[in-house]
Amino acid sequence: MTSLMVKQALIVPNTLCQPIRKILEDSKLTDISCNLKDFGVGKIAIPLGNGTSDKVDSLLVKSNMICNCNTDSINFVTLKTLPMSGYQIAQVMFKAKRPKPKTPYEELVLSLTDLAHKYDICMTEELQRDIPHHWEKHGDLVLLPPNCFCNDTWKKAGEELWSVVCKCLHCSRVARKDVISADGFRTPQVRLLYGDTGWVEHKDNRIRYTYNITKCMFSAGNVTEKLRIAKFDCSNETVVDLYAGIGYFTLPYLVHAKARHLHACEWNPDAVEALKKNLHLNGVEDRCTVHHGDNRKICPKNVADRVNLGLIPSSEDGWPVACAALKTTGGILHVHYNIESKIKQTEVSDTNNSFEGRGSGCENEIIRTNDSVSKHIDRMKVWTEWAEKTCETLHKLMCIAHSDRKWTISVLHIEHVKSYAPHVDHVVVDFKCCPI
Ligand SMILES: C[S@+](CC[C@H](N)C(=O)[O-])C[C@H]1O[C@@H](n2cnc3c(N)ncnc32)[C@H](O)[C@@H]1O
Repeated sequence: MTSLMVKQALIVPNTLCQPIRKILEDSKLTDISCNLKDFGVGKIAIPLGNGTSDKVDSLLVKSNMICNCNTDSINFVTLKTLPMSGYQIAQVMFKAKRPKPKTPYEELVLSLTDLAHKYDICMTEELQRDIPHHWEKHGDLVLLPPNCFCNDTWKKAGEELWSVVCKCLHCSRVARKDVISADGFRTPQVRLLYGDTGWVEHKDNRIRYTYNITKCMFSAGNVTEKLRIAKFDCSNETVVDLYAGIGYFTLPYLVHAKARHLHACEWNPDAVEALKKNLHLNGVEDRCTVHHGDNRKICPKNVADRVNLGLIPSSEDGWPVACAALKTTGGILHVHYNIESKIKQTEVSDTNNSFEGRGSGCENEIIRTNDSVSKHIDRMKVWTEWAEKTCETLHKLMCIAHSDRKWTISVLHIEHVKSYAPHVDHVVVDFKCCPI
């Protein structure tokens, strides 16, 4: 809301306004909370600080700014004429300057307060709480958190609400998040509030990803794992991605790790649509076969040197499928899992949490290679125990899937991706499956 206030002002001809204002401002004699007022007849009012008129008078004389203008035709209350310089001091109604917002949130609050004023909406505390403090930017689309702009009062402003939001947040589309649904597709439940399409594009480590934000999720938290994959050399390998989604891991395997061929399994039709677009956008579709359906039914067998199982909280349903997908010469399984540890997460940091392991059969010895790991030993012990136990399970599954051979399963590496929740870590364990 713009407030009005009555102030003492110096009346000057507009040809001299800028030099006089500069002289007064340099000596801190103006009131900077108000804008200048233009009377539209060649005269401008410069707001003055309280009790400054004597200083203004002597400063103007010192600066050779003597008045020779006439202000008779202007309708304001003249208080006095300055005795030495001859300028008039008058009482003028000024618009207070809008405070300069320091953050995008402040900008949003100020602009919405103006909007509320325009539509006769009372900006109550409740309404202020409905304004989001944070949001995600996806190109020209802003994704708001849940529970904002839910108050029906905003409806009075109609579509103008969203144009104000777009102007403040420098975007042209607005969507709002809800919780990720527990359905197998991990549907994000995002609602488009303003704009005509939910398709967005991300660039990540020189890979382009496009997807419909209202239908698929983008796992920004998996970035460490995507970077790790990008460093693999898979140029002589066939890879299976059991939970391909829009291609979070499929694309780094193809673009950076240069997989010779990749089989991507995905059952969500919206994710498959985005995956196909992404393969095309990155020019790798000729090295990828997309298998649309439940991986337990459609995943090819006996083809892979490496299988990626990127599903959390657990990819356990896919372990028998992954074992069957490996060639009879064996290979590597990258198993994602949310491991719960009973120790307090606040006592540990999340950096450099990867370490190498070695094992034979199901008796694995884990060797720590990173000094910082010693600080996190309790949590890592839990991950190691889980990995060792899983070796036994995978051993059984490999013996079922490839019954003509005997197998050893060992832990090659444990990678901490992120803390998922208090006491829960998303880790990736690399298991090597070798025929004896
Ligand atoms: C890629 S997202 C997970 C990405 C990331 N690892 C995360 O957890 O945030 C998992 C994908 O697997 C798909 N999916 C889950 N179970 C599946 C199954 N049995 N067969 C095929 N796709 C499946 C989901 O539709 C989803 O797109």
